Amino acid sequence: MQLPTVDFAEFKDGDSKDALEIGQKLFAACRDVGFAYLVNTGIPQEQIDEMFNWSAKLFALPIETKLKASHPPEGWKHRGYSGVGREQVSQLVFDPDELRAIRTGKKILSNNWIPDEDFPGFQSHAMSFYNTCRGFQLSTLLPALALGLDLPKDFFLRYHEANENQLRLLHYPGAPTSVFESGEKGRIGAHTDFGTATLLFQDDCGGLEVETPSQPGVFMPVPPQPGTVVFNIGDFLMRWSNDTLKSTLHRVRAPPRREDDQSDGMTKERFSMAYFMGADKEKIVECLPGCFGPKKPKKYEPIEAGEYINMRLNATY
Ligand SMILES: O=C(O)CCC(=O)C(=O)O
Ligand SMILES: [Fe+2]
Repeated sequence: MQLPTVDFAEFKDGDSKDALEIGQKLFAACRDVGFAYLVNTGIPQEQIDEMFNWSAKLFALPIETKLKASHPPEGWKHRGYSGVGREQVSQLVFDPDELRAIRTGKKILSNNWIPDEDFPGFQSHAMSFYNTCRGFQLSTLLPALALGLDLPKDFFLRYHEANENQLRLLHYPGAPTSVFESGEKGRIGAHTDFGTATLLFQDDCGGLEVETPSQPGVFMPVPPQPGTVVFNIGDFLMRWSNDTLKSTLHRVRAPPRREDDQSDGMTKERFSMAYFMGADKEKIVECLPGCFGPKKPKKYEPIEAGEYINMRLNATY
């Protein structure tokens, strides 16, 4: 089985019959698999490639420099650099809190940036990539999802005004293949994402796997496909949709060995970048219209988005 592909080429301003069909296709993918390859998102490939280059430069910095942006110990302060699981993966997480601080008039939480003099240019490029992802989210993705659910195309926008999103840059170091085969090292264990939805950019390493909907416990490979962005639903949207849309388990393993393997028993490093979309903290969400009825009672109480996310963050980090 392969992930469905959703092509946004004809989505434009979201008012045509083509746009409605794209929305319906996205909806079907979210309902049946919870994951899709997106094509023609309008996110320029050069900008993606450039961000991967910045990410490679970031993780190649001396550890002392990276630790200038180190991740605070509290789970809810989900920002900055950290090595996880004895350096099986390291990451840098940030969000646009500078923008948010201006909007709300108070600074809630600060990003931990590596000082610009230690890594000139990174911050502005990272923010510009973040903003490109956000542009696609607001102009195309959320409207398409709304159309697919038979809702007005701006339905999700008023729940996603405050920039509660994060960009997570990930680096999985290379290592002898034997350490992966023996189980001594892994990459990322099976998990679901917990916000609204995620865009996942992966390099050409491979290793991403998604649980097959019809066969719990069986994972299918989601190999890198040039020109695509991987998309998935998070637990918050699953709950909001009364479990109509699926937040599917996924994980990263060492990629399968290829026939033409020239790697001398080494598994190469992997870079990926996840853009997590989150709803405005103070907004209360109730079961989406159309996702309940006499045969499908509401399973969940209304909840404030921030309360749900905090509960999840504190439980898992
Ligand atoms: O590295 C990957 O491709 C997976 C990352 C992921 O699933 C996550 O950050 O939630
Ligand atoms: Fe994930």
